[in-house]
Amino acid sequence: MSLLEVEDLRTYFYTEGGIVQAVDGVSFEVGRGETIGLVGESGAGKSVTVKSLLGLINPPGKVVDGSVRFDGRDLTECTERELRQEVRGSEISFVFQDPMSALNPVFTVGHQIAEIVEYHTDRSEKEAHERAVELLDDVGIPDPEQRADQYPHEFSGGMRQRALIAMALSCSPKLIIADEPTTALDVTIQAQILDLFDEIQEKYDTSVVYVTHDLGVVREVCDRVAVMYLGKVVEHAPYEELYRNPKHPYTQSLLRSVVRPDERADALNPIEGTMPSAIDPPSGCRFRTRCPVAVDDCARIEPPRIDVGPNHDSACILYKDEYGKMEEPTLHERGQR
Ligand SMILES: Nc1ncnc2c1ncn2[C@@H]1O[C@H](COP(=O)(O)OP(=O)(O)OP(=O)(O)O)[C@@H](O)[C@H]1O
Ligand code: NI
Repeated sequence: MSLLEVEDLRTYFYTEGGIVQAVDGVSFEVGRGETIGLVGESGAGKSVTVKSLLGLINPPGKVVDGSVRFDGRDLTECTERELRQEVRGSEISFVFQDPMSALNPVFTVGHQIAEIVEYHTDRSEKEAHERAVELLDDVGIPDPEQRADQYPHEFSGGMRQRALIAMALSCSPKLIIADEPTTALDVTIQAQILDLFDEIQEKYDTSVVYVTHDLGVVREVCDRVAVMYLGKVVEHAPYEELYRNPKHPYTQSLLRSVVRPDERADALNPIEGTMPSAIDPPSGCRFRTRCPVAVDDCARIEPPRIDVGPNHDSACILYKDEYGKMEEPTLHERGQR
């Protein structure tokens, strides 16, 4: 059984402008010790997905459907108190884009890590401090003993992100959710943090859900990737397979827009158009308004995720023969836009 099984998750925001279908039927699994990437453009619903897992959606937002099975329990059925005391920051920890907002400026970095260690284990204050130094060492912070006694503002951006990762590890979580943890960092530091995620995963055997808009980044860290578009998973595959053999037209466009070391910037081929609003998304396939190969049926049929290879599925009508059982659409089944 997988550590995390998300099934048909739906999270909507009930705004004055209408219902934002931010996450609309998302399913994925994360095995023990596995890293999976959630990838997609801005607004695809990546952050809302990971926040939904932990009950971090506030009004006017609401998880309206689906289940989140984590280590045998359904998190959507937990109370806020259970989530706070038994799940967040203990079984599952978060690493966000902006480490400054997660670190308290008035305490030393070592103190903040030691506090979490103390809370989650029966170590003494002194032992917790030693553990904090060890953790700082594990995440590649030089002179960890001296560094532990410094304040967050004395750390560089990259070091702060490392400290935050040490903090996330300090409770020995089964799962780390990282939402764009390297986006604010320059490219060299970004690469170092990605390497660090790789090391951590090996050393701690922690599962990771890694959120990013950058397919080049997931290449470094992820075993499997779920590509999201406008609230849905449009393609899912092991990374190598996705990279070599992308099936969904959206993934194909995304991959074309990845900067490769051998390419100059002017060779880039970004996806045309912008993502439509999640308030009144296109009928049928949500990508069809930007899809280079869309046909009439794409407006009528909401494509299911069709198996296109081992552990590889794609939600595109192109593969309906693989699906076999997909029913012929009737014209008035869905409104044509
Ligand atoms: N509090 C909110 N109220 C209304 N709509 C929201 C709210 N939070 C998110 N949304 C909407 O939900 C959709 C998904 O947003 P989300 O933040 O998950 O995107 P994302 O994939 O994480 O993008 P990014 O790469 O920019 O972080 C967007 O259309 C966004 O406008
Ligand atoms: Ni986001």
